[in-house]
Amino acid sequence: MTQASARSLDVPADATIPSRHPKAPGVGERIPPHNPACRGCADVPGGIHMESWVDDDRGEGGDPGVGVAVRSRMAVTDDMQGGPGLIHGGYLMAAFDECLGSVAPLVTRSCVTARLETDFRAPVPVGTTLWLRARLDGVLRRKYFVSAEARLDSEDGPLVGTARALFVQVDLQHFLRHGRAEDLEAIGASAEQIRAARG
Ligand SMILES: CCCCCCCCCCCCCCCC(=O)SCCNC(=O)CCNC(=O)[C@H](O)C(C)(C)COP(=O)(O)OP(=O)(O)OC[C@H]1O[C@@H](n2cnc3c(N)ncnc32)[C@H](O)[C@@H]1OP(=O)(O)O
Repeated sequence: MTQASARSLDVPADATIPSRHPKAPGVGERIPPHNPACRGCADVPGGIHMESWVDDDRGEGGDPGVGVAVRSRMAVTDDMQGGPGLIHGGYLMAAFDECLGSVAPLVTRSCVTARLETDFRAPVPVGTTLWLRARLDGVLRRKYFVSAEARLDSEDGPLVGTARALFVQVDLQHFLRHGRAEDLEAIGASAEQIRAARG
């Protein structure tokens, strides 16, 4: 296998699609913030205030509830402006990252974005609402392949962007080792845990 194909976002032929974890929220339920300080999903100043729900992705002829998908909504506010009256592309990518990043935790423990590819299909005016939908396309070892689309003002509104991403499953040590200590302690990690993770 070449290096290029090993790191491709194409779903490998031997990938599987597991069901949602039994303790994950059910279809239609709101997905809670994964961190109270997250600028993606928590209600904090400077965030994009994304709201997400578990969606039903039955696939073609699939069993109800077996698929894993997320629906998200984000208001496109003045402070997201790039071009005059238009969203900055980085905010659209942040929206995709947040929506796509909510998919794998419905199946497994924490995952982080390893690769994210975005196609900007049409300009997004400020003052509108973005509706996103992401689904799990396949899992291979620690790799979660996901894809998403973004539509304007309603779930079946004009398509303004599409994205594919790879999320890699990590354990708590990832955060304990790399996160700022005061933020880890704010969510309950002890100084001893943080020291131990850092050797
Ligand atoms: C008390 C504590 C509480 C904590 C509570 C946590 C709460 C839960 C928070 C969740 C938060 C989410 C928030 C939203 C999503 C973000 O925004 S996450 C932030 C942005 N992302 C990052 O910071 C990730 C930075 N990168 C890394 O840490 C590491 O590169 C990674 C991604 C973990 C991979 O490193 P690694 O674990 O050493 O894995 P590695 O063996 O290199 O790769 C594994 C596989 O993935 C493939 N791969 C790796 N990188 C790539 C790539 N870029 N392209 C293609 N393939 C790749 C490898 O080829 C390999 O494939 P196989 O050999 O299995 O075929």
